[in-house]
Amino acid sequence: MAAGAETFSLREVLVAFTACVSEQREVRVDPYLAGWKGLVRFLNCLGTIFSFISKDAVTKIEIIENYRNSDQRENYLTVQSMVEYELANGLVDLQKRSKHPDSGCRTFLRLHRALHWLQMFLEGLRTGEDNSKTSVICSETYNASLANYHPWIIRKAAGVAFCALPTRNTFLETMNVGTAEEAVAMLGDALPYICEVYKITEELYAQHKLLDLP
Ligand SMILES: CCCCCCCC/C=C\CCCCCCCC(=O)N[C@@H](COP(=O)(O)O)[C@H](O)/C=C/CCCCCCCCCCCCC
Repeated sequence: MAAGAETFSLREVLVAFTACVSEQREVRVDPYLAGWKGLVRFLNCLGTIFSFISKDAVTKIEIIENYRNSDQRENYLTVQSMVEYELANGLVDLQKRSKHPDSGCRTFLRLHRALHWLQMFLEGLRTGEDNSKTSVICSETYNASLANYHPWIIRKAAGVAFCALPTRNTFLETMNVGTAEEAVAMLGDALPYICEVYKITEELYAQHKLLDLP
């Protein structure tokens, strides 16, 4: 495990995702990005072999953060307001990337797909046997989700990187919430919130036919 693992806290990441859904069932962008930033910190601790993954995640987080720091920041407060604003103003490339290659909607969609993987991966970790291999949980959940959107070369590189993952219990213990059992309990508490964020976003994107944005 590379230096910096001590700065990662599973609790902080999960708290961020639990704060995402508003009373009106809207998905708040800031805690969503905070959750991903915490995950990227964790990924960076796993070694340089994961750099190509964390760089892509950081690029996408920064694109959306830039919208949140622009004079249109209020329109990017929630995923719902972002979708409404960008669609109403023709800011989304619907068929092919051209005039708006980095719209908030297409960028958020990439993180949303990754959230589906995360949800499955954490569930796999939570329910796995003590001695199960994180690399296997990771590749099975990746192949069942995110891999469907990635070209061969990315799938291959991801598969190689997964082999560097530590065992399940070492992995759980590096989450800085106590024993592996305590980490499992925390995952059990937090997963319903992550699932809810995923479900609300999926429904919103489906409703606006945005699930295949180029
Ligand atoms: C609670 C702690 C335990 C879980 C720790 C998980 C840490 C994961 C942290 C970050 C995950 C990275 C999310 C990656 C977002 C990828 C978005 C994407 O699909 N990008 C591709 C498409 O983008 P465009 O070209 O259309 O702009 C892009 O091509 C991808 C490039 C990089 C490869 C992405 C591979 C993703 C593998 C899944 C993550 C594995 C992490 C394993 C560590 C446990």
